[in-house]
Amino acid sequence: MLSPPRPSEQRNPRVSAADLAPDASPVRVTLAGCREEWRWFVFSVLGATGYGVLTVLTASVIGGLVADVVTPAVREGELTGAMAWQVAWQLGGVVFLNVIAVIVRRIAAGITYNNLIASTRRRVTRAYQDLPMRWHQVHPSGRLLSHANSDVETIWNIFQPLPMALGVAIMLLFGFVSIFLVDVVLGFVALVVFPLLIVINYWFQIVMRRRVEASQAARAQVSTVADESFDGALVVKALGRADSETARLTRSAEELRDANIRLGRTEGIFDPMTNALPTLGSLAVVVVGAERVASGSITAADVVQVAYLFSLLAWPVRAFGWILFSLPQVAIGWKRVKPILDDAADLPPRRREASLPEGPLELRARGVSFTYEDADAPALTGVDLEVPAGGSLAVVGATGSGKSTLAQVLVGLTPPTAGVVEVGGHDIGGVANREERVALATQDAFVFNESSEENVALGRSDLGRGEVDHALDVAHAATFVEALPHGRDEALGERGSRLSGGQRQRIALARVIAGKPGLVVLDDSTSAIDPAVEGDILTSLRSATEGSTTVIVAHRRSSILLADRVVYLENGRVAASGRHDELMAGHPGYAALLSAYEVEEAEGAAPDAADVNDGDGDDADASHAEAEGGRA
Ligand SMILES: Nc1ncnc2c1ncn2[C@@H]1O[C@H](COP(=O)(O)OP(=O)(O)OP(=O)(O)O)[C@@H](O)[C@H]1O
Repeated sequence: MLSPPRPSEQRNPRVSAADLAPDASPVRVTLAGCREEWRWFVFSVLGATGYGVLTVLTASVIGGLVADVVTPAVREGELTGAMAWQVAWQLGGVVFLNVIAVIVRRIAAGITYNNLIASTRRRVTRAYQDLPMRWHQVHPSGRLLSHANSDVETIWNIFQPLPMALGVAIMLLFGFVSIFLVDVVLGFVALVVFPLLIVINYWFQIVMRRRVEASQAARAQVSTVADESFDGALVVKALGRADSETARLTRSAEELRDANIRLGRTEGIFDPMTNALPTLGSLAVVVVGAERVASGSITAADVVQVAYLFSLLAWPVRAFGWILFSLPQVAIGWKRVKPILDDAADLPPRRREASLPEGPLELRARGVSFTYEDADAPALTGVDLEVPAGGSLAVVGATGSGKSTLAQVLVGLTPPTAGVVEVGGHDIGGVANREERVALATQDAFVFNESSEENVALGRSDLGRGEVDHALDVAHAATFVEALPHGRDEALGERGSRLSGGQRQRIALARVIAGKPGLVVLDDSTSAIDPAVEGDILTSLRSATEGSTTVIVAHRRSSILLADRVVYLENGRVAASGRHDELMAGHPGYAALLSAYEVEEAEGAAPDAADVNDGDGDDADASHAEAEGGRA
């Protein structure tokens, strides 16, 4: 259950919070945070200690100055320059040092807090990268966003008041010692008041834990619904579903509001109680102190001094309140974030040792099956296929027949539940340079809000400008990119919103071309491109990528004809394979599907298996029934 450690963690396995279980106590998580950022944390505690000591010292200095300077000056009716200097340098010196201590505390605490957030966020986002598509398919992206943002911050928020609280703890200690030195009975009054405060804080911690948990869950829900809603804005608007979508968002926003109101109400009850307790303590000091003065045990000045110390301690007590408020949040944030790190750590160790060579790669799938989590029927069953190096294969099938699933399995993004995919003679799961040598382009071409150059290179520093430009040319993207006001340097908008669907697909194809992969899988990635241009791009793609092996998931006859061979899928099984003309002549289901595509292409919808019930009625009907069952 350990997360993959960073090199520094390997040297000292105790430094990381990642070893703790999701239900680890908040104190343990906090201590792990202290260890992880111990250098800056020590600085912040030194600053806080300085602040605590110097604040108490300020009181003594003021007392000393009143006795040594102010009282003689008042008595003699004159304040000499030397006296004024003494006040200035003593008081100014202590205040100056206190300011330095506060600056050190704040800066070091800020760095500790932000470093912890950054390292945990790095681990979470790394886990997102490592976790397979299967995992992502069952975790909504809005929720993942909320885990990486607010939940990570929730874990470490305690580090904002923590150094301060440690500093005031020292103040508190000094205060207690001073009170006991003045009078033991009044010291016992303090010993009753402050534990009482701790009991109330403990009760608060228990109540708050539930409230904070509910609020965090409601926040994550709002984030999930909002993310989905913004993503589907076009559909919502086009179908006039704005009202129902607003109602859905309103519902989760109201749940968040209610959860936060409950949270605020509890906090509202707690706050006056912590404020009132030290005041009640001061009252107790006055009452008990009056008795002690009457019995001659202490002087009135002693009572005033202790009452003053009680008021000094009132503020530190609030700082402990913040700490106790943050403690339940630590546990809640950790409980939400740690399972993600564990999911990534529980992945079987990658034995990615094989290295794929340059040039086209042979592709072979043997007995490949795949079943989605929670699905009743497998999406792929016993798929066998073979594409020689430099060859091409079209994958054809009705909606839901398993084409996209097969595409993801072939490129190694989704490990098969049975069988094996071999690329260049190696099991794709064991290939170290898979990302460089194998590429997938999908119908939903994702474009980042960066320049076209950056979108094509996608962080690959080995790609020169010339290679990027060439890829844009081959993908027929150069013309529209040049037409942008700042040409190739122009940002393409969020998710490529400044481009049409076909233009986005061309950028995505340029990305594939620039990488010169040995195996390219195109999952309907040219669907929005004009058929004539598509043919041109695919032909250029094969020569531009030095004849890489190509798998094309295609609907159009023109795209299918570009491939050497065709695999026809029905309900996740290979129903037929061979050359296009062989399948047209020998498999009525295939021929019917292609005609149905051509009829329906104008309407922009892919046909279902039922639509291709032509000449092979029983087979198609059975397929449809199975497909319906499989998708249930
Ligand atoms: N994330 C998922 N969870 C559960 N089942 C899924 C998931 N994705 C796809 N499926 C199911 O797996 C089967 C194959 O889906 P797949 O997307 O591979 O079909 P496809 O042939 O690519 O369809 P299309 O042509 O519509 O893109 C379908 O029955 C589908 O409902």
